[in-house]
Amino acid sequence: MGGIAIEGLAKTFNSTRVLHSIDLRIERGEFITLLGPSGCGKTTTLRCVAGLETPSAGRIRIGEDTVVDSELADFTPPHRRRVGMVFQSYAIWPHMSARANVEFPLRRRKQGSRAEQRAIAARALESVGMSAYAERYPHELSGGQQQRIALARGLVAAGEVMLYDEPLSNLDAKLRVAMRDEVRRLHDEFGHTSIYVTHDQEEALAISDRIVIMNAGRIEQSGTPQEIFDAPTTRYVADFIGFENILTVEEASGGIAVAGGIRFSGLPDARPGDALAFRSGAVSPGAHDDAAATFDAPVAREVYLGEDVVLHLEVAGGPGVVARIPAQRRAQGLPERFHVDAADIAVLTA
Ligand SMILES: Nc1ncnc2c1ncn2[C@@H]1O[C@H](COP(=O)(O)OP(=O)(O)OP(=O)(O)O)[C@@H](O)[C@H]1O
Repeated sequence: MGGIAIEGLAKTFNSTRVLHSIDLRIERGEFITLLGPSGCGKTTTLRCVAGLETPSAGRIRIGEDTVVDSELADFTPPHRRRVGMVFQSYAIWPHMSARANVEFPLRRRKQGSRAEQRAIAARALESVGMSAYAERYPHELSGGQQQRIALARGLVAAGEVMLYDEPLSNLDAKLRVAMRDEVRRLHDEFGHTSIYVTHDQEEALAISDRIVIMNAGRIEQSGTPQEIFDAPTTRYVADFIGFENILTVEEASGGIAVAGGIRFSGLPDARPGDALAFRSGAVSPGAHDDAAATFDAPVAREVYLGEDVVLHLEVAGGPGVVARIPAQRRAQGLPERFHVDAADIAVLTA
């Protein structure tokens, strides 16, 4: 079977429910990301898989093994689950060399001979480009290098499963991008099944096979990065993933919908109470014959962002619309008319 199965996972801290019956299946070899704002329960879910937290209800299977089943009071301790875990805070031992840190999970498990442990650790250090630093202690390493050591230690601890809890949050922007590519490369190279926690949507889009968006202890939507980015199904996801325009449908019939004071056509699925969501970049200057909506709107405020300019448009009978147009286009004068194509609109059911 392989992979990870989470069934009916619930967790209560001091009578506050932070996870409500999470069901999630992660295929063998899949890289999934739990994405959501602070406090939505991502870390708690991950810690339940790792065995660092005991669920209040539910069952978790890793590969063929049921590692926790609250009904049967079954609980496999963390070091027996054969998962590698990488934390935001690195969590490597300050009194051990890089090599000793990486060997630690093998020694603790008494896995293999000393020579075998050395060979496995050496391979992991090489995979993360840290062979030359093996004898150094954590205080002699930069933050990025320490995180590579933590990554190498995770790799040797992992049977098949790697768990990442915001592992790149302490690194500067450039290093984050380089390291996230590396995390994904290692996942593919080692053939792991990975769960990655972040609140950074770009990181989630870049690294994942599938993104699971969480909201207040529940799964709100799950899909490929492209599905999540292009086709959110709820207001919460649309808002979180950066759809600046979310307009409530006031009237709808025969494919025509009125939302935010604008008349849209070609939207047969829209019903009153639904919302139409589109990104600021989907609002283009000028009219277009095939557009779902063309409207005139004065600019109330503009924000210069270098390549683009963000325009806040006033629309009578609605909350307004945010447009993002190239700065070059703006330089030709403020547009007065705008359009949105149907292909760029997600209809969010009420
Ligand atoms: N040990 C604990 N005792 C009490 N409450 C806790 C404990 N751990 C987590 N919580 C609460 O559970 C909720 C979910 O926390 P969790 O850390 O899973 O969220 P998260 O989505 O990972 O957030 P973040 O991105 O900030 O880490 C929060 O409201 C948090 O305060």
